[in-house]
Amino acid sequence: MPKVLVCDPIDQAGIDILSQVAQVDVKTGLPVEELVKVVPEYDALMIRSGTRVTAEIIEAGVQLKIIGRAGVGVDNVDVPAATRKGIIVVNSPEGNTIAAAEHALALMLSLSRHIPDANQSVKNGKWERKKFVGTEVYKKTLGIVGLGKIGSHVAAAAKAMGMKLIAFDPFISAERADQLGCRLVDMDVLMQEADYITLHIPKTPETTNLINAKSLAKMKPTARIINCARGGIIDEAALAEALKNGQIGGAALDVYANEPLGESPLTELGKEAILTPHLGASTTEAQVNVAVDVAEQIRDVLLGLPARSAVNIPGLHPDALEQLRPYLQLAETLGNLVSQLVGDRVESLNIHLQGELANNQSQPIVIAALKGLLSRALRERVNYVNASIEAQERGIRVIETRDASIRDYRGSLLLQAKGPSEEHDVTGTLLGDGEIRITTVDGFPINVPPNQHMLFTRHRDMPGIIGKIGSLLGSFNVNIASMQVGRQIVRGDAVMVLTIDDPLPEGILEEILKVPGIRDANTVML
Ligand SMILES: NC(=O)c1ccc[n+]([C@@H]2O[C@H](COP(=O)([O-])OP(=O)(O)OC[C@H]3O[C@@H](n4cnc5c(N)ncnc54)[C@H](O)[C@@H]3O)[C@@H](O)[C@H]2O)c1
Ligand SMILES: O=C(O)[C@H](O)COP(=O)(O)O
Repeated sequence: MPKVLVCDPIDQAGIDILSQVAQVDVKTGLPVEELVKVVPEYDALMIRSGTRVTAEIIEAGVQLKIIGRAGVGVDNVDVPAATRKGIIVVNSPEGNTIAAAEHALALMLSLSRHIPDANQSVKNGKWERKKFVGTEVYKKTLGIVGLGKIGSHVAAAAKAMGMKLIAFDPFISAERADQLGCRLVDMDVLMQEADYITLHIPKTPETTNLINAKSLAKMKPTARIINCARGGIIDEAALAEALKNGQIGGAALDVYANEPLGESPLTELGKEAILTPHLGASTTEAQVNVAVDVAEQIRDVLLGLPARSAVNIPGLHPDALEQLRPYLQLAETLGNLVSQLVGDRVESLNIHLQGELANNQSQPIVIAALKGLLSRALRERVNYVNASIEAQERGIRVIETRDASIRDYRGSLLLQAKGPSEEHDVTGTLLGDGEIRITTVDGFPINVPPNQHMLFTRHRDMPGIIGKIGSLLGSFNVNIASMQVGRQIVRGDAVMVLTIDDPLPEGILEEILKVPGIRDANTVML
């Protein structure tokens, strides 16, 4: 049974899903050196933001197949190191969107009405109504930095509260911003015009210290800033200074450059600063969402199925993935088959998406074909994560074409592989029930399902040849499950495809090649 290590507090709903297919150990708060020691025995890790999965941990994780982040941000995982080792990294891109957006809004309103300090004052036995006079957000300008999932939800709610919206996000269109009721502006204008600024961007080299002494100096003296995205986007020392000097009106932070925050000039500030301990995703609903979302993906990957939100393989919407899943299996099977027919190193692979398949997103299909192609050499070392890199490193030329007009089947996939001495092609399709059919081999029409053990021959179409192969296999005690011949012209060249119950015994292939009229023979294991 595979083993999953849960390193951070995860909702029980996720653990229940994992327990159906794996032994689940929950060990939270392990220091790095401890994690390095225990990780070799695990097939999967499940984490939140509390665990840093370093290159050292990934290197030690010799069995690791997947790292599941029950949340959005994967900045605590060394994703390039995981990719190099073929480890899938998955997250839950939408599970805590609402929770984070609502937390940002809660912080904005708390800043406006001094709620945390007012609460503390009453609890201290005081009644300081004058001290806590607030301001309204109605008709104020909210500057949203990052109009993605969370930023968009914040925009919708703020609009409903009567706020004017401006946004900075170089990666979204003016139409999208328009739909959300936002005016797109550049960062300088946003800093100058906004009464409230809320950050909803990832932490990247470009966004690190995006808010610094220089940009804070552009804010109105009454303006307030909220960071519920990632620590390090705001220069904390510069922010503390701006708040202390009354240069800006206030700040509310949920995330910090170093977590837990510990000693910081921010903790010495008064009601102008509100600090929460990374609570954006901490709602009952979000925790169930992310735990279930990520546990299901870990379960699927451990069962050999693709993950729907992998960050280091092409992302596909779950519905699109569901639709494509049988085609990925088809591509992988054909890739594996054609590589065995070539027998040698494959130098180039042409991938033709035909019929309705031509209208699909091709990247996952290409990756699946490469995974199948390389599985002969790399076995379980190759997967959806590293197949492209491995193919590139082996110098395999990959060409992709599509032709929606080919209508032999609803959708079919043709792979043509070229090695130093041989060239082969195979086509396959899916039947209505999703079953795979191999429909051509080297251009000859056939109709066979893939089988674990198969024999392919190329021969001259002449009387007696099929019988001879049948008797030869019989004399070696090989049971034939099915046999088919594909030919284009009578007494011309033909292919024969046999599915057999067991692997071919040693020496039989040489005997087959001696049969008059047989030009070539290959055994294939799928
Ligand atoms: N505090 C929490 O507990 C919590 C919870 C969930 C998410 N988050 C964080 O919130 C952030 C946003 O999450 P999301 O789900 O909305 O992500 P998202 O990917 O849906 O949106 C991010 C947006 O930022 C934009 N962007 C990227 N680089 C930018 C740049 N340099 N300048 C301006 N815009 C830029 C992108 O175009 C995108 O629209 C992430 O950092 C995530 O980790 C925090
Ligand atoms: O990126 C995220 O999803 C949030 O920062 C939440 O982090 P958490 O799972 O540690 O609460």
